[in-house]
Amino acid sequence: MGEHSTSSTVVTPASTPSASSPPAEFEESAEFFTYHALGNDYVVVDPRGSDFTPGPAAVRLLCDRHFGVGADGVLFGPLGAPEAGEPVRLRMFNSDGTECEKSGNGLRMFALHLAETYGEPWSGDEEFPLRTAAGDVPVRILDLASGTVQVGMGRPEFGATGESLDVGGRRLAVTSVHNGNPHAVVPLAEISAGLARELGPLIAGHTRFPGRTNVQFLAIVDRRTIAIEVYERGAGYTLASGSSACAAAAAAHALGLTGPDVEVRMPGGRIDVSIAADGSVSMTGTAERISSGRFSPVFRNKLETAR
Ligand SMILES: N[C@@H](CCC[C@H](N)C(=O)O)C(=O)O
Repeated sequence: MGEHSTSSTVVTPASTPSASSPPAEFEESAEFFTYHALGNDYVVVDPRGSDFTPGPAAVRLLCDRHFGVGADGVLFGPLGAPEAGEPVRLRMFNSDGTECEKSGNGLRMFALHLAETYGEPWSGDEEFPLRTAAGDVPVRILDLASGTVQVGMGRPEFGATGESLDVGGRRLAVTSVHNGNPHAVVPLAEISAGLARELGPLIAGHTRFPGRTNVQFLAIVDRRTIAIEVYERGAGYTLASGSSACAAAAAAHALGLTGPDVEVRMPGGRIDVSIAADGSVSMTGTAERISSGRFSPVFRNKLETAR
């Protein structure tokens, strides 16, 4: 799986994903779906079940854990014209309403959404592309029953390696990685959720990163295993992040701390990351549908008028 590439095995459906495959009755009337990938949760707003287009304020309301559905972000799709042979497009949003280029967990959840909602060809075991703001990303459902999906995350670009930053009274060595979205990887002897919550926002919003950044606190377990705690740009502390797992694995490998195949442990679960000889990264992990439903008329009106 190469960067922003599609391969000869890519499936692009000749017709609109059909509701004749496996959708259950309740799914046919669903306006939204909720998914999680290792505890990183998203609301899928599917325009084929709803004419609602989420703007930033509506995304914030949807993601609100007290006044909305509650999530780390929103996935909006399928968009585009798959019936005309184009890859399915999706837009991805953080819980603060900002749109992000790419979410690794989001891609696994969305691939599963296509397979579970529309069936073939999405539910088969062939690779297909998803079009994101960061380019086309190849995905493959390895096992539908367990929700196991492989994603080609491309060849990351490295910025400064081990750059010294003074943050929260500590001097940290930060390695910048871009794999569609920006990451700052901080290797440490010990990591914790508390540390990520405390230092994460200071690094994410540091003047060194004018466009803000996702932050990974990285501990090396052994040459085949790393652990990370994640503070996401636009979403805060999360239990897992796919693009973060890939960025941290790429940084650990580039720093000579691990081999090319690593298990990335996060509080929400594990992702397996492989780095090919040409530097391109692929990840494998699970995702799961939690629910599908309809907005109440009152809430729907709030979403439509959210400013
Ligand atoms: N949870 C995601 C990352 C989502 C995007 C990120 N917060 C950003 O703004 O770049 C993942 O699994 O990759």
